Amino acid sequence: MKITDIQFGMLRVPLKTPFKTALRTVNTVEDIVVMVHTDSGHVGYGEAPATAVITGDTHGSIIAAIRHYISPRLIGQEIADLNHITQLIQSAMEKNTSAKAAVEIAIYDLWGQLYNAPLYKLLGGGDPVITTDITISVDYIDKMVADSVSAVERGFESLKIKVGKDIGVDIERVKAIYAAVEGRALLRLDANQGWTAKQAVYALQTLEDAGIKLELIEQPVKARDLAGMRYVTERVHTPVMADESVFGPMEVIELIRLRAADIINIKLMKTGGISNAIRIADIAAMHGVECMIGCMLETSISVAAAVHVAVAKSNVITKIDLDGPSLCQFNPVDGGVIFNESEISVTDAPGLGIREIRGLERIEA
Ligand SMILES: C[C@H](N)C(=O)N[C@@H](CCC(=O)O)C(=O)O
Ligand SMILES: [Mg+2]
Repeated sequence: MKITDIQFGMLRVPLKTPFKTALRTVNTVEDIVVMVHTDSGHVGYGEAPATAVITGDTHGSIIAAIRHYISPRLIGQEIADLNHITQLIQSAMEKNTSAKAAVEIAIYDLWGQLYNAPLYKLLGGGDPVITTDITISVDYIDKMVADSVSAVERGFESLKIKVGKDIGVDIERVKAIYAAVEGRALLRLDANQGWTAKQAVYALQTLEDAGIKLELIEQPVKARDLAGMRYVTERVHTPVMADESVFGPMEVIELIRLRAADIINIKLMKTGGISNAIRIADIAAMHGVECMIGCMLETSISVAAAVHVAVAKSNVITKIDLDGPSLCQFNPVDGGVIFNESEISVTDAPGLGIREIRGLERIEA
């Protein structure tokens, strides 16, 4: 099975409700879909969101990176030579992790199709059902409380509460949600870099002193402020998770060496795809550090790949934030992974199992 062509499409899926974080507000998922074609007639699918505020990637940069740097290296390559291909993708250029991820996902999809096996089985196998949290966007307190209660009623047992806008209101947001859900769901906070280290310690100690038990706090301070991450980690009981602070394996090694966080959030769009996600999971496991697997605003194409990784690496990926498809108004994918509110299941279809993507706008070469 040899690679013959790489094509692009644009996928637009409106969100059920605006997605609001300390960094941005989004109403519609607008992602680049990558289709890798082979001489055997098989197609592998990948997807990349333009999360410029986190990865630096835009729609234009994703297409240009693949078209001019990655694609020329891959045409003619044998899918069976997986490690060689992932090495070609990762070394094609610096950064551009979302572009690399989209192509790697499509290659792994084809690798599964080549051996007629679902990806998670080729990655080591595992329990085919996982459970995700759901994001509660940062908003007025009453709206966040209503969204949280509604999520609990839909069966979500873990809520990812976005904070990081205003420290005083953030504390009130969390207190109000904690009281409203009455122990029916775990609360994870994500400040998306919105606090200073001192503010984070103040907010978390205030909540801890009020008897509020949080599952974790994600990325309290600026991405590059590893000293700040460590400052918070050393001073609060709530486990601290690094998200924007760590992209690839080298950053994870440094974070662990500095003891700057307790947990690592792996995202395919930060790692540049599946190969580095697996490396990070293995490094973390060796150091006894737990991981979450998360997503950006992605549909069930690239999130399917993250699900297969999560299933196969459940020894170390103990927390799941793969709610992208649940936030979308509809699922554009026929086949693939099954997303049913908090419950996500892989099937035994080869690769990612994607048969068709509806509503894809073709981007001409
Ligand atoms: C969608 C997911 N639950 C999430 O919150 N992901 C990111 C933010 C993604 C974005 O801004 O597109 C995170 O910070 O964890
Ligand atoms: Mg985050």
